[in-house]
Amino acid sequence: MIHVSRLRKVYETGVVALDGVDLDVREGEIFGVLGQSGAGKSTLLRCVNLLERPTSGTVTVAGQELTSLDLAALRRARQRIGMIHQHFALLSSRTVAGNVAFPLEVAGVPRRERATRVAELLDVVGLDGKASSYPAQLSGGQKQRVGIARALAAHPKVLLSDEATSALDPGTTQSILALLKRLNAELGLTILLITHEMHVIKAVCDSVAIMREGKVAEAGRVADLIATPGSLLTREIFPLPEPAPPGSVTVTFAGQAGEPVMSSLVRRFDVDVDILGGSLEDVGGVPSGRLRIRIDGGKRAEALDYLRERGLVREHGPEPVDARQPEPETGAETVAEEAR
Ligand SMILES: Nc1ncnc2c1ncn2[C@@H]1O[C@H](COP(=O)(O)OP(=O)(O)OP(=O)(O)O)[C@@H](O)[C@H]1O
Repeated sequence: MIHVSRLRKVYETGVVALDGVDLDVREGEIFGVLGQSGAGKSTLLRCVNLLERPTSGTVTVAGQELTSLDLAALRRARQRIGMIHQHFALLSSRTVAGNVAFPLEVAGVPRRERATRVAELLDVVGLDGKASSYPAQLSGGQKQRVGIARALAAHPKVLLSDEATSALDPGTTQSILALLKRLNAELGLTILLITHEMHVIKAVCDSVAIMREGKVAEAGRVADLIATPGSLLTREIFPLPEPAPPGSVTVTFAGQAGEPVMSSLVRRFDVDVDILGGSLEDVGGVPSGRLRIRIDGGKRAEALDYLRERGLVREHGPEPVDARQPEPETGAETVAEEAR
């Protein structure tokens, strides 16, 4: 639905905000762009609907290459791309209904049709009864609902979200994220959102790109990245002290919760399992996490093979020089194998 290729943006000041960004957002998914302040997230989002003109590279939305369109064609194409903002960007002199109707007026939709559509939209976002209120009379969450209704007015296929929940309290954030998820499911809306908050990615995103210094450092489906050893996403979602202590093993779970893996390990291989640290959470409804353990004694090598066979990806800290390890060469080979 959105294809960004080799996008570069160099501002007049000489700042390279985007340095060769490639991005593919599938139809109907919620795609999150995560990054710290200054990573280039806002620039990327504004380049996707060409509010910002990229220095080079291409942007294609719903099969139409926006970077090759003239201004009139671009305006038409933009009507199919909704956008919501961190600070809502509502017109304070207009009522809720007036704000939602605004893009329809610009598009020349007749008054009666506008009124019907506005009522529909306010119902969808849970704001019926607020049509005559002014933005100043609304809470932050209600203002963002108006922003969402306005963004959906022209039946867009794509919604861009610029830190839409950053100015909201945790409870309101959850309700807005739930609304976005519902719109995604019910309308098949493709959503590209930028955020610096990991919990937003965990709550709603199917895919993610992690940006650093104008580049995509890592991208993919959240479920796949969680199951990838050493992925940036896994390390950020499930932080553990780094570097891993010598001889430790880090086990990554993605959906295997409920299986008695650790007790099986102890019973079957007669090993001691010492838990050094861990982080377990619900990611997109899937219980996932990382557990750092030390395995000693018994059939340690077989125990490690067992974890591998169960699809529990693990990373090793350096093997200890340990009197309890009768075959240090074997341990060294294991580390080398893992490093490869
Ligand atoms: N209009 C502009 N003119 C010059 N430099 C800019 C402009 N907008 C952004 N930048 C610079 O481009 C880089 C990327 O900024 P951008 O706002 O895209 O990052 P961000 O990841 O969205 O950060 P934040 O979360 O703080 O908004 C920064 O170094 C910023 O100072």
